[in-house]
Amino acid sequence: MPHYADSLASLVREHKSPLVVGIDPRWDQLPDSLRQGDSLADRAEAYRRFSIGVIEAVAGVVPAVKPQAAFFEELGPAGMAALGDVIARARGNRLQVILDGKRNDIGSTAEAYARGMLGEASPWGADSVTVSPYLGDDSLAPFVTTAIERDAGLYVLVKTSNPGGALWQDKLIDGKPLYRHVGEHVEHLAEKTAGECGYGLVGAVVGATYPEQLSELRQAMPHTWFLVPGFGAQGGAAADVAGAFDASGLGAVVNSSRGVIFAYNRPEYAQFGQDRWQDAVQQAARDATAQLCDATPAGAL
Ligand SMILES: O=C(O)c1cc(=O)[nH]c(=O)n1[C@@H]1O[C@H](COP(=O)(O)O)[C@@H](O)[C@H]1O
Repeated sequence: MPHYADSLASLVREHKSPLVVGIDPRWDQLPDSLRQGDSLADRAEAYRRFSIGVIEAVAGVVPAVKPQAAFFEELGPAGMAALGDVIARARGNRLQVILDGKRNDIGSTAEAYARGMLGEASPWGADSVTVSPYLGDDSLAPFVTTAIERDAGLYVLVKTSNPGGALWQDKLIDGKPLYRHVGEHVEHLAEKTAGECGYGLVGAVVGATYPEQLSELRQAMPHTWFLVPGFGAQGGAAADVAGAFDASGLGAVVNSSRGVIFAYNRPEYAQFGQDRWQDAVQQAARDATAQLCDATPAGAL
């Protein structure tokens, strides 16, 4: 496989879009036409059809999608089967897949997570995964080893988008907030695994809801590709994520889930109606892309 960050950089350039569409299906917000029955199997089938509909709407428009495992796991085995189909369909449509599971555990168990989610024989086949750093460097090591073996990607939680994240992430340790310590470790791993584009296989999650810290981390972590959630439904605006990009418009992909996949429920896209929900999704992805491109240095993308 080509180096993860190099292929992400070339997809961002090709589509002129740093937008990641988050696939976070929620039963209550699905188009009525997909809500048939109510068993776990019915819901899983609806999530499968909805997610594939989203993929078909945004393929060729954005470089990547981020299925959120939580919504599929919630439905048990049928949900997991749907998640597998969604990942395969996304990859078949030349979309990079960030599998959002935020996993980790002690090193020996992390090895199983890393093999299962990212390894050569992974039944999921994602291009990258999200992981938590709080069990220490030995817990990240199996993911890093597996990512290097497969040229796959990792996004380590550094500064999350939620308000409660500050409780521990902003705690000062030796005069620096904890997220800066985590950021230094991630940057070290990123530098060691850098590809031709200058960015490493190991990336960082940094929320759009903390624009100052986002800019500060961009300066401090020059080899680290950022996954920036919190744009759209959580209140982050395009101006807030401007500091995430480097001078050539690379270095970050920005996620929007609800704001894009449920666009047909937003007043701005009411003209599409439920019947044309996929057109609303595509238009929302195009609009978010345009806003993000305006936030990159002039003419960069
Ligand atoms: O890792 C993530 O993607 C993530 C990290 C974070 O700090 N904040 C955050 O919102 N996320 C995820 O990004 C998505 C945001 O969804 P929306 O708020 O609907 O755009 C959800 O799947 C969250 O789980």
